[in-house]
Amino acid sequence: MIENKGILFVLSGPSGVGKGTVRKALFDQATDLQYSISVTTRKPRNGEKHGVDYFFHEKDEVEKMIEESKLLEWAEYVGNYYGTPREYVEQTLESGKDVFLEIEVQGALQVKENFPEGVFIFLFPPSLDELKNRIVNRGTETEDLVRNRLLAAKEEIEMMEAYDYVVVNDTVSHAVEKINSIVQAEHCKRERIAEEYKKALESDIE
Ligand SMILES: Nc1ncnc2c1ncn2[C@@H]1O[C@H](COP(=O)(O)OP(=O)(O)OP(=O)(O)O)[C@@H](O)[C@H]1O
Ligand SMILES: Nc1nc2c(ncn2[C@@H]2O[C@H](COP(=O)(O)O)[C@@H](O)[C@H]2O)c(=O)[nH]1
Repeated sequence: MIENKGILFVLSGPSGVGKGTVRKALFDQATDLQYSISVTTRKPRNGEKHGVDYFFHEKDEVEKMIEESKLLEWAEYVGNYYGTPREYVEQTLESGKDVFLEIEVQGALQVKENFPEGVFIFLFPPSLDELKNRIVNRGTETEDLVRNRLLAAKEEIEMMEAYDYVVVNDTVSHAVEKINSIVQAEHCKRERIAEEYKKALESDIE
């Protein structure tokens, strides 16, 4: 039987590289991708809304979700929990729709263990200096948190080898264009596989 499941796309990369910015620009265009909203124990930043940017929860609530295996992956990142609701991802893929996750590196590696058929995209900064500028200029972190995020970034960049694609975020529009090309290419790849499978089945029948 040819499966018609959706494809799981995972966008990841170091803090401040522009994952959130690129993801929002991608979803501002017409897209067939379904964004999976994460849970977090981080407090909302100005303008962030529950159920839109994140599901904001208390620490004990997220710990319960972890215990009950309700998260497909989770990570403790710079003092807060972040995680992907399992049910939404599994049901959406099952219904044939593609799911898009925007998560940090530890979580992406966990997803890769459970969904090796997923498509893993690493967003890379034009330079480390530019990465620092982006975190500092965003103005959402204290000096200490900027330092922690930069330290985490160095370790995260070492994990780049585990990804299927690397996209340099020089300009947001370039990065979005490249991600759209990856999505199209992955669909073509699966259509080719399905076509070959169909041919093999037909030749069995003859
Ligand atoms: N291509 C770009 N050129 C210039 N600035 C950018 C670009 N992409 C993102 N930025 C800026 O860099 C800062 C960090 O971006 P963003 O918050 O999207 O990063 P992130 O990877 O999601 O970070 P975190 O992992 O910490 O959530 C923001 O101020 C954003 O406006
Ligand atoms: N492992 C996971 N990481 C996640 C998830 N949702 C978001 N993130 C990543 O956390 C950091 C920090 O995010 P911020 O909003 O506090 O700046 C960033 O790299 C996000 O991509 C998740 O569900 N799992």
